[in-house]
Amino acid sequence: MAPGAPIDTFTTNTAKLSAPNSGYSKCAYVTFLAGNGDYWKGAVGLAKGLRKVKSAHPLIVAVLPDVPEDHRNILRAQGCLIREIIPVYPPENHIKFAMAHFVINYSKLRIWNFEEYSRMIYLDADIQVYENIDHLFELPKEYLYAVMDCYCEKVWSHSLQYSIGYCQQCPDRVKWPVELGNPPSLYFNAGMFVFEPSKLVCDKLLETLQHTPPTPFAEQDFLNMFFEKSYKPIPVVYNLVLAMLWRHPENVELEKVKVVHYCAAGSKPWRYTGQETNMDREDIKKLVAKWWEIYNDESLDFIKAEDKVEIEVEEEGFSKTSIMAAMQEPTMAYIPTPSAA
Ligand SMILES: O=c1ccn([C@@H]2O[C@H](COP(=O)(O)OP(=O)(O)O[C@H]3O[C@H](CO)[C@H](O)[C@H](O)[C@H]3O)[C@@H](O)[C@H]2O)c(=O)[nH]1
Ligand SMILES: O[C@H]1[C@H](O)[C@@H](O)[C@H](O)[C@@H](O)[C@H]1O
Repeated sequence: MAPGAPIDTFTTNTAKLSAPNSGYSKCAYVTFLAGNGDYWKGAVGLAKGLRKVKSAHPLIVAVLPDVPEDHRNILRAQGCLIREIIPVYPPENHIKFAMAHFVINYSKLRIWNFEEYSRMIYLDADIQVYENIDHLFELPKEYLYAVMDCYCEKVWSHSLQYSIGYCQQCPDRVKWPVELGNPPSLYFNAGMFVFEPSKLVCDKLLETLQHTPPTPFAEQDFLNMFFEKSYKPIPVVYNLVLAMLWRHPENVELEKVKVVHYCAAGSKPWRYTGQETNMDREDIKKLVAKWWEIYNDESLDFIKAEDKVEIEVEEEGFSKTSIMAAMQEPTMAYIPTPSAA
């Protein structure tokens, strides 16, 4: 099968995806929050978005110790369940190596410990859910499900894929050169994935990390290596990485998209200025406005305005998390992406 081709039953046909599979007694969404910056706004938006689409499951926020109490309270007031996690410090060579702002994301690995849930859907705080995706909890067991990434943006310039113009989203445009052997394994964006918590797997992840070569996309590269054999792609509608809009418009039907990932540079709605590359596009402006509509909709608040005790939040903007600040700055250039990338 061509590397970019959809895998077996996973089509954009929701009816197929929602075929009851059972066995998952307790499901939840989970996001990750670090530092005293402004990502809490994304988590608030996400909590309200999930409420708008009437999800039947709670949103757990896995927070690092450096998330201030006032941010936690805002999230509690939005109905989120706060779970503090211990930071994951990767080996020192990773800290020097991964893109600096991604190092903190290794801590995400701790969500595999949340064994009180039989199945979870992880969503980055810069993701918004525009249609109910609860049916993903029913996907067949024992796989990790996520959406395939795109290699066309400059952040991928360290990779062989980028340098030859190959992308798994359109594997026929520039074919993988035969002399390089098999094309790379399918690679997912780790901003959204469906998984089964297991302490055993968590321990294995943390242990494996200790002897895994460092890579630029931190835990995303690592998870791709770890789950290489059990990864199943799901349609792009479940995690639209915005660059898909200008890199692979033929693969996107925007009106069908259920989950938008505001990960392109300059696209975080709460920081959006429209000035960065590609950010003045009409589709982007609409998606940013759509996010704000939910964020500002008081009817979606868990605790309604009249019952609210005023919570003061100091505007600190985007700041390095204090945990990251304690880590060493990267000192060397990127190495090639892992074999799975
Ligand atoms: O200071 C921070 C940085 C990150 N985050 C959390 O970590 C998530 C991921 O960070 P980014 O949004 O900066 O990452 P991107 O979406 O740009 O990058 C992608 O690559 C990353 C590699 O580390 C992760 O895999 C991430 O999930 C994936 O979407 C955020 O959404 C947020 O939930 C914070 O809370 N505070
Ligand atoms: O996997 C990466 C990562 O998520 C980056 O943050 C994003 O900007 C890229 O588009 C994506 O390919």
